[in-house]
Amino acid sequence: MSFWTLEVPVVDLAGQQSSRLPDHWQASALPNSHEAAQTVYDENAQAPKSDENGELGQRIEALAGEVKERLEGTSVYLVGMMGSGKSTVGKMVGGALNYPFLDTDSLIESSAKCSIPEIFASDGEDAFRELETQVLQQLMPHKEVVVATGGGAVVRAVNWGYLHHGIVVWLDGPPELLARRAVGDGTAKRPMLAQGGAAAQEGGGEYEAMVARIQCLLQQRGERYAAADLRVSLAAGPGAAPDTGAPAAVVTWRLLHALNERLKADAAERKAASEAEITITQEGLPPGMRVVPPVDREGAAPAA
Ligand SMILES: Nc1ncnc2c1ncn2[C@@H]1O[C@H](COP(=O)(O)OP(=O)(O)OP(=O)(O)O)[C@@H](O)[C@H]1O
Ligand SMILES: O=C(O)C1=C[C@@H](O)[C@@H](O)[C@H](O)C1
Repeated sequence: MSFWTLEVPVVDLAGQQSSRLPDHWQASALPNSHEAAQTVYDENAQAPKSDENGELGQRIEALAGEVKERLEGTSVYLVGMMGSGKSTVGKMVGGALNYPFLDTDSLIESSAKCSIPEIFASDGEDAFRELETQVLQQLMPHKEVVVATGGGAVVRAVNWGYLHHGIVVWLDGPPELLARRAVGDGTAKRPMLAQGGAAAQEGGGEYEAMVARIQCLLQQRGERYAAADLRVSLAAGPGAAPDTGAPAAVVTWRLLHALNERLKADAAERKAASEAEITITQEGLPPGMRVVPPVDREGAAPAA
């Protein structure tokens, strides 16, 4: 439907608006943006498995301080299937970084003044995807925000141009876990899962039908999620049943840890690249090409 245009109510973030990101996070300079997302949860690392000692909050706070400094205001976008915890974990990450938390599904609903199932029912999935793209476009210039995106936001290529103005993190969990949560929450708010309910009514159990539906969506979207800059596992840990996941605070810690390691590695890579700068000389060029003196910041070529 072409009459939909959204005015996203994020004006209260005006103070954070910037047309400019740190140079090294300009979209074109983003490292590895098209490489497979990296697995960051190493079961042998010192990642906490629970908050048994009640220390996790302090560890998250300390880690968030480091991450925030390294981010230099760059926003964090969470992608992943429905039920992966983008809203739950996003709020915790936003709280830890002291970044406002935004949810594209909620922004669509408040701007369109109707619910997502209503948009799907009245105008169809394509109209919803168009609204999602508009919201992502309008969020793009905002720095210092944590954004939970809709589960299908990764599918449209155009959305990646917006997402990559921030760091994109994929919350990756097994279908069994996502299905367990979807069945627990009900599918009323998630039209893309409603077909699972239909299959259940035809004979199978609701949970089994949901696992199958989610597997099918993951098969279609897996590669798109893997285009994220980072992947954070939701797994509870070695030996745990696939329908159980790590507590939200643990996932928050993993995410911040992954971000920190990645930002450190990127900084080291940039440093090495700047130290290894090479100078092109006339001798190395084919006939017909010549070395032109660099232009200074004011646009004037320095005197020869
Ligand atoms: N780590 C967790 N441990 C236990 N329950 C969780 C965890 N993370 C999320 N949940 C629960 O799973 C359900 C889905 O979480 P949430 O709404 O945050 O996911 P989402 O990725 O934002 O989903 P959607 O895209 O469908 O809105 C909620 O009921 C939430 O309370
Ligand atoms: O996975 C999906 O396609 C969707 C996920 C939700 O977050 C909503 O964006 C909508 O229900 C579609």
